[in-house]
Amino acid sequence: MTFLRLLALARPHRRALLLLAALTLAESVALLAVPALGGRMAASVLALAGPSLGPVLGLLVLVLVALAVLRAAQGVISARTSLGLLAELRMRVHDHLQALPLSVHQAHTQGDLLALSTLEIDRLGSFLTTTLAMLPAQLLTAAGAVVLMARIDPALALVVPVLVPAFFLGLKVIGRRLRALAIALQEAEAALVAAAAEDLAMLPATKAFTREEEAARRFAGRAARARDLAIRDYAIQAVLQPAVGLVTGLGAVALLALAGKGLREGALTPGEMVSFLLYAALLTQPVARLAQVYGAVQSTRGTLARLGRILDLAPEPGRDAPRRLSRAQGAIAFEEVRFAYPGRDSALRGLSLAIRPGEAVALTGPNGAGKSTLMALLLRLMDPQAGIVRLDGLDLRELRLADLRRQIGLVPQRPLLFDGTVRDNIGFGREGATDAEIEAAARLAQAHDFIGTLPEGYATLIGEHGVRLSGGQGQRIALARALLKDPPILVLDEATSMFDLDGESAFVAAAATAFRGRTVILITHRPATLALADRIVTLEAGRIVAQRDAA
Ligand SMILES: Nc1ncnc2c1ncn2[C@@H]1O[C@H](COP(=O)(O)OP(=O)(O)OP(=O)(O)O)[C@@H](O)[C@H]1O
Repeated sequence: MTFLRLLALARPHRRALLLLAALTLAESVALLAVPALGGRMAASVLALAGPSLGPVLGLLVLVLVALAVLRAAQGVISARTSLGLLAELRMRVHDHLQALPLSVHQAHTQGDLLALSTLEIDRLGSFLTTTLAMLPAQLLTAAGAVVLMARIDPALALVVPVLVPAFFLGLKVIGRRLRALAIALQEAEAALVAAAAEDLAMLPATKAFTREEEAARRFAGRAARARDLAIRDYAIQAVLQPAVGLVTGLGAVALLALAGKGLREGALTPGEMVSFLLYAALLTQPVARLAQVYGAVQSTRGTLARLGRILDLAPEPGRDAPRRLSRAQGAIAFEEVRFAYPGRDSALRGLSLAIRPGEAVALTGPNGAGKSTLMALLLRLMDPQAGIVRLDGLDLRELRLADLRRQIGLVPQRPLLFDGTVRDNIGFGREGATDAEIEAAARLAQAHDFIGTLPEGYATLIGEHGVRLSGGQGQRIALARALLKDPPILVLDEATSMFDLDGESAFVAAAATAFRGRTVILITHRPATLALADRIVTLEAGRIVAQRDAA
């Protein structure tokens, strides 16, 4: 992503930007009027006669009031615009992360993406609201000051345009180092956020294996790297700013000397000299800030590059596919399907399997045989490298992704629960489900009874990832959620692996109701659950090695 692309994002704020440009222009004009008025005032004071001071003073006060009003309006509008832009960018990054294929998420750590959508965007925000918002006014004023100085004394004013390129060249040399440093610093800070996120997620295991010291050491190493890079960054800036200040100061002294000489030789009137020096003072402020602005621009370029790398990744395919499907019959076919995860051996090696509507098929086989991968292909979490997956005879790639996923109720191996109530977690299965429907699903999933023993029943908060539930209870909630969805296809991936024996047999008894009218795929090693299937298919190393109809 470049600054141009950032600007393109600002297109909806065109009107506010135009208004800002007009205010900026007005501010610069007002600011540039001050030295002119100052010069006239000096002229009348020094002449001790001539035009009276009153009107000039009145004008000066008027200009100062106008400046204050313009700056206030500018501040409010620019904050509103840049913060609005920032919020849009935040939402865009969030939505884009949601739309990216799971493979992208698996290629990054969560902390990395977290740092991107928080830390990096905050950095961009401070750049937009401070540096960028002030830059146009300062540049405009500086340019105006040079032009007006040239009108007073072209030869004297030449000193300024000569100094500026030399200045810029120096900054460019230092800027290259500053940019590399800014990128390294941002990466170190992102790594720090990633480590903090992982340490928190790993905490139960860290405690159980008493690895706190190692976690602390690892974190301290990353914190030290971020600190060292930040110190180097600050050190460069700390030297750069006074250096720029010194050069600017020397330039001002030179101008003062030259202007003084001009005055003595009669080339300048006293009023002109005062105006000239006031313009020079107007110039020094933006020039002195140049180093800081340069640093901020370099660091923002790094942020934009990293944001761009993620925003440029293509979202999941099929989101706009034309073929719609309201409710599937539930016929599933895998035809000569091949799939390998990046950098891995094939997980599926030319696998073919046809499942009839309403059939219950159990997939079994050793760990790593490819069962979950096959289900991920059915949900189109990824596409096979060869072969076709069909639903009701349609190639999944033709189907609109959301329509496909609406057909499937998945209970994954590891239930994904969020920090909310039991009711909300089950209700996640279908928008707008009533309490009675949620309770009916919970009964089918053998969850209703244990929910009754929780302190607040269905209103009990279960904590992040359901940490306040047992493993089996979490699974029952996840099963209830999938049943509530009432999908034509149900995929249970080891969904009852943590159920106690009573719970499992109760579910087996309830399964006839839960499975009625649906195609069901059960991934399981448990005999009681296998007994629910019409057919048992055994996978091994990405192939089907045995199939038999259940007795
Ligand atoms: N995200 C991934 N990236 C790389 N390789 C993966 C990924 N997920 C699974 N695999 C690999 O793909 C193969 C098939 O895994 P899969 O999860 O489909 O097996 P499974 O039959 O469901 O096993 P289990 O019975 O343990 O659940 C394994 O060798 C596994 O290591």
